[in-house]
Amino acid sequence: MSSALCVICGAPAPLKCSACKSVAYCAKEHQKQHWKTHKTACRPFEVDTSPELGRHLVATRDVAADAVLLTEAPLVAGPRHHDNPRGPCLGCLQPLPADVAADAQAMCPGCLWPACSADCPGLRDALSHLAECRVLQAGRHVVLQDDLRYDALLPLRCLLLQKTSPAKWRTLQAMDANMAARGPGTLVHQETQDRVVTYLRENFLRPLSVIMSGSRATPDRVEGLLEDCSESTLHRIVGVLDVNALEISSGLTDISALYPTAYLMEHSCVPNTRHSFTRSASSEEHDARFRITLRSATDIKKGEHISTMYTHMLWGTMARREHLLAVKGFPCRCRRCADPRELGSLLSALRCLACGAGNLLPSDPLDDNADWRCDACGAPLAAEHVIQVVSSLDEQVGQAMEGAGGADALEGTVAKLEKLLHPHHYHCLQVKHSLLQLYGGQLEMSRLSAQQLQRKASLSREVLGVLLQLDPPLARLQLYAAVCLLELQRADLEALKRAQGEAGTGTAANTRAALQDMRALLQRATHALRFETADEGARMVDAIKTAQQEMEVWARVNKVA
Ligand SMILES: C[S@@+](CC[C@H](N)C(=O)[O-])C[C@H]1O[C@@H](n2cnc3c(N)ncnc32)[C@H](O)[C@@H]1O
Repeated sequence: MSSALCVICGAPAPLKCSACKSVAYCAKEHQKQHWKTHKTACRPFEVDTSPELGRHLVATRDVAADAVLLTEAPLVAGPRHHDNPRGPCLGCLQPLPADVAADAQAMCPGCLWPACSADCPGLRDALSHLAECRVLQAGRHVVLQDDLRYDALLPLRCLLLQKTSPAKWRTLQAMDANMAARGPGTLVHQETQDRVVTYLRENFLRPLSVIMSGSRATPDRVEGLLEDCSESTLHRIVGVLDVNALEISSGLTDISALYPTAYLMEHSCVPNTRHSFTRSASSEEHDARFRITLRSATDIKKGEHISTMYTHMLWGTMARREHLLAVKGFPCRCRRCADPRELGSLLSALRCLACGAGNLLPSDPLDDNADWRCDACGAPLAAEHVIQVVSSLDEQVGQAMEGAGGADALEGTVAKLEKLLHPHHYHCLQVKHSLLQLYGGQLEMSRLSAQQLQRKASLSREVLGVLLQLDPPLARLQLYAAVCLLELQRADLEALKRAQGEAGTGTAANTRAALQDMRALLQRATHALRFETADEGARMVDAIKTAQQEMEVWARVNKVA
């Protein structure tokens, strides 16, 4: 018999909410009575466990696309895992103003770390900066030495949950850290030791411990503040962050955060959810900052797993699986990883140099050592050789993208890549996505040759087509897709203007139809960004509005509206 108690009267409760299974009732009447309050908390999923996935989320009812599955505040948020010499402000986690000279930089009056302003309300927030400020004050020399390691601050904030919120600390401790792969002797252990553990313990925790307990001082605990700051606890915290933290791109700084429920989502390279975050600047209230809203990206049937993507959707299968194994500790076996053609996109395909006609694809994408084979002539190529080719081209792509060679140089890179790779290989797509913006961007639209204009349009269509194969609901690639849609509209409008300028070309009906097609492109771009809250998304929405206005003005002036 169930030992649950009725949430209304406390009597033994044989009934459970069938949707979330998280509340119990003695009888139907009490369930009905509770629905008014429960309906906002009732989530359409439950936590299940399996040997392969550990804990994961399963839908408890059918959910239509775009439904809100969950919204919650982070347990903890802070600067992301890399050195960031310019901030963010430790109060609000917003970028520091870029136009302020280093010696005029505002700072936190307590610890002297840079801040957007000495009055930033977040600096006085007990749940974020205030506790850490006390620790940072014990090591003011790091400010004098300009040794500000922002990437050690999120682990410190996690450590301080012991004091600031024991309940959150318990939730964090229940998270997986993949410690089996992070033991002494591993590279990640050494890096964590230098980057976080020694930095925090020697600069801050040891001096603070001396202040608090004098001769009995040890950096393993700080009297009255932190029970456990041992090396092993700090290593585990960094492991928890690597495995579970979500990345938030917020303006110019990148932030990571841990969420109490969202972290339970499993990974899939074809995820069925999307998420967005409240913009940090929009609220001073701690709980409203960086709230996550998780939505269904597709219809989800009762019993289906709820998934997100832990890695980059525009990486090929080998690169995604390598990253997932190294950082998250599992070999992905999702339907995209198992498909040699990656959902028809051919994102990892090489050209077959033996027959010159086919594509080289992995014979078993779930086995890193399996040969690759041509889909036309069957010729094999060792996986090792594929890795060599792809990583040497990776370097060339990096150099080409950083170089200032402009469109001609990038066209040269594409031509070289396409000798060895399928035109939709992710290296080619990356360069093409830049190129389609260079035409009509750095290279002014009105100066493009007819051929360049056509190239802009065809690149936009080509890249968009692959994005939609990989991510039909645009759950992750919405910004990339919106760029393609916008640039296609801009190219089409320029072509239309040129055709109008040439006497006798095109009828009014054709022009109207072309304008309708362009409106549809911009509508699709706007729709793709409907849940975007990041600054990049907002800038893109503005660019789409500007393009829309320009088009409508042109249509009115030319009397074809
Ligand atoms: C963010 S946690 C998710 C919650 C975790 N399952 C737990 O019980 O704490 C990520 C970990 O879940 C497991 N996991 C997630 N997605 C997986 C997948 N597609 N295949 C295998 N393991 C997966 C891996 O152990 C991974 O390191």
